[in-house]
Amino acid sequence: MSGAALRMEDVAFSYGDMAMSFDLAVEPSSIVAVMGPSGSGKSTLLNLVAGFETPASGRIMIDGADVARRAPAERPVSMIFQENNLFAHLDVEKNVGLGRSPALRLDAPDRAEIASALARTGLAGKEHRLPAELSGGERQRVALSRVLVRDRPILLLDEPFASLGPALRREMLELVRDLHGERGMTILMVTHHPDDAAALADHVAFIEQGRVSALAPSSVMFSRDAPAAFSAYIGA
Ligand SMILES: Nc1ncnc2c1ncn2[C@@H]1O[C@H](COP(=O)(O)OP(=O)(O)OP(=O)(O)O)[C@@H](O)[C@H]1O
Repeated sequence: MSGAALRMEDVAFSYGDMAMSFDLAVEPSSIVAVMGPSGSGKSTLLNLVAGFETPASGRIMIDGADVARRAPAERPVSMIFQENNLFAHLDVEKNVGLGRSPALRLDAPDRAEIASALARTGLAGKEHRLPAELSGGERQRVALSRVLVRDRPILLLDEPFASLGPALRREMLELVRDLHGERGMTILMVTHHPDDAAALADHVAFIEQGRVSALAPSSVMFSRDAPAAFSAYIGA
């Protein structure tokens, strides 16, 4: 895996009278924190990239190809949500295996890949547990293991650690940072925590009222030179 470039060009989408239009350019292998007020469109932006929503117009370019009208499975993208990433009736190994084969037809190399992903995320020995038999942090480790075996160049994280306590959240962010160091995938991460963004992201995209109102290096966004609206939003 390595990172892909992502460009959203005039990507229009509405929910009722909430009209959104996104423009965004992300360098390959960078980590972008997607921040902004509740209801500003952060999850919608990620859903458009993943293909869970289809824009009315505009282009979503991934490594130069427009994917805006492709089905989610045909996009070079993985996404992790705050919860419900796993199938409750499938054990850990099968939940991860879905990243390899949606029909769970797994050959020996697939099984070796799954075992190695589970070892990497600290889940060795828990292969046959059901999601209900895991902690919240372990369930997100399963989701990260599936990302590893899926091996897509763009990873979308929609507040995946928001319901975990502070220490565990930090530990999970460190795991993401390490996996990024090993694989180099391009990451867009929605977060409400400035500390998480400053620790992990090289850029911050600030979303306001259905638009990317600012995109700048974290070093700028968390300095006196940040746009005033962003500083006000984070309370700086
Ligand atoms: N399925 C839906 N049907 C109708 N409106 C929706 C739907 N999902 C979101 N919206 C509306 O679209 C706008 C953007 O929502 P979105 O979830 O993208 O915001 P967000 O920035 O991720 O918010 P939060 O930080 O609260 O998760 C909001 O006004 C929301 O009410």
